Amino acid sequence: MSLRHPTFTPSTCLLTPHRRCPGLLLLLPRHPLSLSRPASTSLRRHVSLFPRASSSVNGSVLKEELSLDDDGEFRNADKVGRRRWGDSVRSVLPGGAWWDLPEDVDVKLMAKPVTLWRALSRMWELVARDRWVIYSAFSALVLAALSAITIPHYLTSSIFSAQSGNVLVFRRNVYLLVVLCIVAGISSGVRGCCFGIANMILVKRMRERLYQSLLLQDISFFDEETVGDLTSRLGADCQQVSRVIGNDLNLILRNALQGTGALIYLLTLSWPLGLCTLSICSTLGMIMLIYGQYQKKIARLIQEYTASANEVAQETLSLMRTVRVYGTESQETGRYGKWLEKLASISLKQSAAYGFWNWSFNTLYHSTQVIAVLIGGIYILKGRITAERLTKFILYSEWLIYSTWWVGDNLSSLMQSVGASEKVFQLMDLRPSNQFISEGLKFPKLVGHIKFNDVSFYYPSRALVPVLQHVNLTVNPGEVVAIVGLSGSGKSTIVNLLLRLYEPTNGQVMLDGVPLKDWDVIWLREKIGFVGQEPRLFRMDITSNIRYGCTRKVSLEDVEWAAKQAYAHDFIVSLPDGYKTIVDDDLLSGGQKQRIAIARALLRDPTILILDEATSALDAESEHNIKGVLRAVRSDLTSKRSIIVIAHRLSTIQAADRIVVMDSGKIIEMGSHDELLLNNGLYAQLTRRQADAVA
Ligand SMILES: Nc1ncnc2c1ncn2[C@@H]1O[C@H](COP(=O)(O)OP(=O)(O)OP(=O)(O)O)[C@@H](O)[C@H]1O
Repeated sequence: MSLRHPTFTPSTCLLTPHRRCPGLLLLLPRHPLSLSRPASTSLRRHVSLFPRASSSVNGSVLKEELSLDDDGEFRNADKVGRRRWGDSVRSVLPGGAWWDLPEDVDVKLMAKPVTLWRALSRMWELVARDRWVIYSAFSALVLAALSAITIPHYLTSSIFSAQSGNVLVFRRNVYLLVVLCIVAGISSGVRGCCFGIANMILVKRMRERLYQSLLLQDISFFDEETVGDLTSRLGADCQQVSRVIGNDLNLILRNALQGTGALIYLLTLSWPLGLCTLSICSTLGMIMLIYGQYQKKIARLIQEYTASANEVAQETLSLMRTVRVYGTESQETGRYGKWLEKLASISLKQSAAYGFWNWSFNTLYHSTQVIAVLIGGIYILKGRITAERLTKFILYSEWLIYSTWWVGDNLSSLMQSVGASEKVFQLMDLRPSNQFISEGLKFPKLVGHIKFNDVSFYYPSRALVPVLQHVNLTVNPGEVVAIVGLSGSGKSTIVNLLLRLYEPTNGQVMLDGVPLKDWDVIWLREKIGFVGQEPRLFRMDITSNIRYGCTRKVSLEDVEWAAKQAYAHDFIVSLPDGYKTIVDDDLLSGGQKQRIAIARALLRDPTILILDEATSALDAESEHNIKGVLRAVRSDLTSKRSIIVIAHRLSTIQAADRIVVMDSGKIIEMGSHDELLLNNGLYAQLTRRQADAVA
């Protein structure tokens, strides 16, 4: 929108806050009808971006500004303009509206704030096992700080002893100076190294604990959290927190020690001068506390915005084919850019706050020098202090103020890290799923008798939508039961409950007469072979993919046997490296991935086999695979398996012992293929529809 557009007149325009930058006012057209009013040439002078005063939000200023006299000129334009500038200057001063941070950010799950002390004690828990590193680091820190703080004293003394011609004292001072420099150098090195190690330990443990905690959450947790957000916690946030020990604490403690040493020395040199410096440092300290709190809030926002940006990037990159086909690259760039803009705006405030902090420091730093020279000079003139003492004083007051600055600077960084740690600790503290806490039953053998007893269910993320309603179903050992029905009727949900990925809301799922939740879940899942609708492969070789999750000892021959049963052997041996070929989700066709997944399921020698057939274009191939597998499994007389097949191609499951027909979360028909055809219900309808489609 050009601001010089001829239709923008006082009567046709309205000043309104800029959408992304509330500190600015934009001139926008009023009601469309008003565009027909005569244009005022005088307005063009006023058409500009005005910084918005916080007091003008309620519109009072707007009304005043837009009241026109008979000639169409603004009556109060100058006055209002001045007030605007005054208000905008006030808004950017410390405490002004510009510094306000968004409270109603549209980011999920903002963590509860943790105190500095709490964050530090949580970090200590993580590194306590290797406390020797921390102790060594702190010992080296104390030694380095003490030796460094003593150096200016001997430096000054050496110069003044040389000036007074006292060779013995000069020699002793120089000798001590050399020793102190060596000690300070070595202990600084040891300190840096030990803090670095402690840092590494902290990040490693934090990532381990966080990862472990995430992996042990209920599946419903992953329905609500996004991968991009969680990986951001593991990556960027843990890295930010890692600065705490190696950088922030290290520098804060070193400078606090050196500052305290310098202050004591200053007070012994001249207490009035020492108190002056101390008051300046206290002012700096107060500013530092406010600045630190502000930085902590900013860090939390940056962390949330970064996670949200990651979420968008992760989603877009993983759906790149869809994005390319639908040509939504610029739309996706915009979606990502929205978060980058928020990040930029918050970083701008962060940098401005840093600027203010630096400005305060420099002003106060130079004030100490001026005060020291002024008062010290008067003292020298009065003969109450020597030039050597004043020189030492100036050197140590510099130390003190610099140390205060370093403490403040690192305290703000520490606060940022604490801000970043909140969500990390919150996720780390999540209780593992009950399935992993409780000890369940393990029998030497599972028979495979499955019973759904009046089971109703809704997904926790959609608590108001019933997905299964009063489902009663039995699968006998060695029986093949097929589940069919329209898309969304709840077929896969039945399997999800059998795998104990979710717990039924009502009713019970029983296995061999024992409620599913009483079994040891890991042991139970070992007995189930599952092939999902869209099998995913890990980036590893084919053998490892087939062996994935198999706890029994299997040889390469077993892997080949499973691959042959799953009709995968022929295509595997035709690959350049055969079973050693590295594959991942993108390197094989859908049907090939499905066959590898079937081999993976069969290799476990499962008592219960679940095949969830894909609904996509794989159908013809998928049908062929599943029919073949069913034939092979049934003719395998050595083991008796209960099999549940979810099929969309009804021809796949004609040979099943029983077919269960589902509609809107309920079982509406059950029987053999012929019985159901005679019944002339939904199954017969679906079969006819598919036959027509093929014809
Ligand atoms: N994780 C989930 N969170 C919330 N709702 C879900 C979830 N998974 C599935 N649903 C909903 O539950 C209902 C049943 O889904 P389900 O996957 O069991 O159907 P289906 O019969 O297997 O469908 P299809 O044949 O298309 O695979 C659907 O309305 C679906 O939107």
